[in-house]
Amino acid sequence: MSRSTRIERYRNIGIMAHIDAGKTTLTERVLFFTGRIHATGEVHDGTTELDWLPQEKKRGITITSAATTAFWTPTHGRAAGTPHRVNILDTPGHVDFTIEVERSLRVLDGAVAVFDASQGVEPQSEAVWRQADRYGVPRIAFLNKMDKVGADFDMSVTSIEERLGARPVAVQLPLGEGPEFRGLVDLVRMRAVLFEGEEGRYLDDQPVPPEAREQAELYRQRLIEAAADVDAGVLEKFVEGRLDEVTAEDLERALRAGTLSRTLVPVLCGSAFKKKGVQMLLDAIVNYLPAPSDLPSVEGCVPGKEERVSRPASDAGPPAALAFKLMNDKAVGSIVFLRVYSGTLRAGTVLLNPVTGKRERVGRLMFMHANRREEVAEVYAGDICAALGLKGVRTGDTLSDPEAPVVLESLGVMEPVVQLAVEARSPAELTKLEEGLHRLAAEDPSLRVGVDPESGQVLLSGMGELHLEVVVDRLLTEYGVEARVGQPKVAYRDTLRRKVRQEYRHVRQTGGPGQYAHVVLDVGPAPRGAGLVFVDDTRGGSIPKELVPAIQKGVAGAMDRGVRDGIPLVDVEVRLVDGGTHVKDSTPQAFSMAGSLALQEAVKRAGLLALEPVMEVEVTTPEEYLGDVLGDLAARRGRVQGMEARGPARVVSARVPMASLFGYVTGLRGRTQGRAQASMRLGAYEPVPEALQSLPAEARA
Ligand SMILES: Nc1nc2c(ncn2[C@@H]2O[C@H](COP(=O)(O)OP(=O)(O)OP(=O)(O)O)[C@@H](O)[C@H]2O)c(=O)[nH]1
Repeated sequence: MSRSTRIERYRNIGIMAHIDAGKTTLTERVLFFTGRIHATGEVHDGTTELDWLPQEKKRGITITSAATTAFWTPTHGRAAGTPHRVNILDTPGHVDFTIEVERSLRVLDGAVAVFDASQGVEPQSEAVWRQADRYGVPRIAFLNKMDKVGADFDMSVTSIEERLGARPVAVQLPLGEGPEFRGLVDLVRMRAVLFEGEEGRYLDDQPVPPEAREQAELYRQRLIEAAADVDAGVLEKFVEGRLDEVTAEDLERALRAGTLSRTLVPVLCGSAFKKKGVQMLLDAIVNYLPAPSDLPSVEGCVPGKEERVSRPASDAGPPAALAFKLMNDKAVGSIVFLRVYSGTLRAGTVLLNPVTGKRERVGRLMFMHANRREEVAEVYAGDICAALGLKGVRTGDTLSDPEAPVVLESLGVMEPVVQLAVEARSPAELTKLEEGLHRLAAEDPSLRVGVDPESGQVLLSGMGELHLEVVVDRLLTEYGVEARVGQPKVAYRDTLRRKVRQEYRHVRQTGGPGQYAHVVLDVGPAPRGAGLVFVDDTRGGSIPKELVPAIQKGVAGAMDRGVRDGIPLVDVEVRLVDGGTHVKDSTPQAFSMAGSLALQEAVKRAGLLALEPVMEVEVTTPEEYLGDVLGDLAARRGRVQGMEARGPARVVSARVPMASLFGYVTGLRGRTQGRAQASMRLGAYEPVPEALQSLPAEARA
């Protein structure tokens, strides 16, 4: 067997956008035009094909990212006439689901950034854009909703430049804006496309209408200038003033190179809703975004070694795939979405999960199309597929050849800021709860599950109120758990106020073998975000090196359990300065215990400093509500960091403690008739104000 589509003809792309920019509608249209679904569902009916979970239907927002395979044969450009395989990863727009965005960005090769052309760049699109920057994802921009009253192409292009610091290059120009939107000028070919009706029909290759010529010339000039910056051939013609000789092939070559190197962002426009401009966008996806083989080989570590290895995007090498998403399906059980980076994966083969050390047999392999699943025997480098039968795989794990193990870089660590307690109503329900949580946590690495040491209740921690709300909703509906659910609370942390020297001697003599460990630790605060900094400063072998890791383990365990109300202790520096051993009773267990108890003693003298998550909040509001928004932020201990005008709206950025943000987004919408919007993400953990420090956690808000 061999692959049906060459890897150069793959495009693994994501569609990223601010909530409501039209990502779901656009994805639907893309699937419609790629011939995979025949009737497009409207989002508000709750019938879209990509939104899978009942919660998503209920909320009308996209929470999980599904991978869908489609095919497109471009009409124009270097790839004209050649079928391409386009795998689409849907990404959510809500900041509480950052992990979903990150996991898609991790596995996709290029993205379409969708903007509402009447709004330009909105706060949340900025957040997603920065994430894509971090992952080095090449992008093209689609200005959607060109049919909407107030749609403004120029303003939107400028906002990409000003707010995102990117270099947008218009490759199209709209003919008419808002209700007048009737076609496009293709600036690469200097030909017009005229839309006919709202079913996606159009007249291609038309002369540029006289009234649009002047503006089209101006934009084409800018396009050539941008192309000259990245392509020597275009530069030569440009400096010699031979602009007429710049061909469509020249521009396309330059645009592709500029997109891949992330120096330019080609900008297209259209209306997903009215099915306008979608086919041209598909052409641009194929012509400008990279194939897996255009990108550097993926890198990973050899487990247990320092060594880094790369895995080229070829079918021949040892297989390596990343599990980027888990889903639970009533009919088939757990579905693991895989991005194959290298090699060929066959159904029935056994692979190693080097993260857990377990071997996993790949059951069935499938491609997910919009409306059906296609079972296959093999998948190849560059594929995005779904696998059944993988039992112990969690999101972010690698599957690799047991003979050539590799751990691909996983998803970034997400810090939870909110937690809530869940209590099963009966022992039978507890089993269901545990089972449900086990699955949900395997799916979602940003969800943490723990136990409150005092009450014994299950504690869930997550990225925000909405995140936990969705988790709880899924527990209750999907897993049918009957449970009492507490109010969401802030996930506090503790650190130390000052440095102290702590000596601790752990001695047990109880008949059998004794325990003896003696440690002297300097314990104090470490820089924010450092976690545990552990340094062995002993001289002259007072503690044998092989016992040092046990001390560190004891300290780390005590920090995780916390010393006050089960709140974890963070950012602590521990220097092991001295200690001693006993001839036969100095075991690692004894030293681990000494480390743990020494830390607990040290904390009593060093004093605790409570830390709280402080969020970066961005509020976009009409001018008339500005005073109200500012007053309200001040009442919530918010510190305004900046304010700017975006068209008629005002954008306020502020740092606000999570403790006073519960219900904020809903309240804001209510008070402003839905006209003001807010987005938030974790800024940093900062000390709780002194006046609140000594209060128990529940009383601080
Ligand atoms: N006028 C106009 N409205 C559109 C267009 N595309 C989408 N919409 C509407 O905008 C709203 C949001 O569209 P969605 O596709 O749900 O947006 P989304 O970005 O996927 O939103 P989430 O899934 O919630 O993140 C819906 O009411 C759509 O009907 C468009 O091209 N023109």
